[in-house]
Amino acid sequence: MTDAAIEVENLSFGYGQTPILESVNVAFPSNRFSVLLGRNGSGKSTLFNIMAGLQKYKQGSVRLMGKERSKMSFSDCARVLGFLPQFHKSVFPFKVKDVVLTGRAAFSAFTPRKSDMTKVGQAIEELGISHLADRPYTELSGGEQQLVMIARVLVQNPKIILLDEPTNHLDVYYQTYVLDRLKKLTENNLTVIAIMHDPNMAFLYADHCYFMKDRTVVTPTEQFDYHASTFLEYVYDVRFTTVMVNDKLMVVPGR
Ligand SMILES: Nc1ncnc2c1ncn2[C@@H]1O[C@H](COP(=O)(O)OP(=O)(O)OP(=O)(O)O)[C@@H](O)[C@H]1O
Repeated sequence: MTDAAIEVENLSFGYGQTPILESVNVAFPSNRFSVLLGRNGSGKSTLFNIMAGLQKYKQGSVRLMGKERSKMSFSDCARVLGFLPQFHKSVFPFKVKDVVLTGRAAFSAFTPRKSDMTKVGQAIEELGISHLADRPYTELSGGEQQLVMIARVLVQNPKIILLDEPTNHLDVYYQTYVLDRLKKLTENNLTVIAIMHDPNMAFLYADHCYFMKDRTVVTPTEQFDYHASTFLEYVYDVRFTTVMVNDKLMVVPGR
């Protein structure tokens, strides 16, 4: 029995003739908070879209909780995995609780049941946004909207959630708030995998960090961990200085 929630093996993928992923091998551990980092355009969203079933793959294998993803039906996939894509703006002024309820759509067709409403209540409470339940979604701040969309993923009751840049556009308060909540979710048998851009925030909150470079996922060698400036310089093509802050190693980019 595997302890990886998602296992990717020898995955290669391209848009048309342009290769984007080449021989990607990575295993995201169950019930942990993992973060995927890397430069813009390095293929992070593409890998997430493939893992979430939005993009078909022909070469390699992607297993969700041990099952080959390409052989899973849409509803099987939705039972296992919830996905928050990078762009998810709604223009309709639906109430927050109704927006969250749409996350149950894969399970209850058109008529929501009482159990669906209970799930909605639990998810918005878990994310600390019960007070927003009757507000129109379009009137919320970016940070509040982000929490609503995470609640919408949670009501699917997935075992794994993929979040493409969940802290994008958030101020430091909401970044730490969202990351705290995501980390707590892993205590309830949930695997959380997020794309992030800030290495320091990732180091502070993630159990595991993975990096995309040269069309594949790279992890540091045993000689130096991922905080090491040489490894980050290789990933980002920028010089880094490492500093200790309250016993935590942080990195400062610079020329
Ligand atoms: N639908 C598409 N068709 C063609 N090329 C695409 C498509 N989507 C992405 N690409 C290209 O694939 C490469 C990887 O894009 P991707 O969005 O996966 O990178 P990323 O690491 O998530 O980037 P960012 O950090 O900027 O969000 C980029 O060069 C991008 O232009």
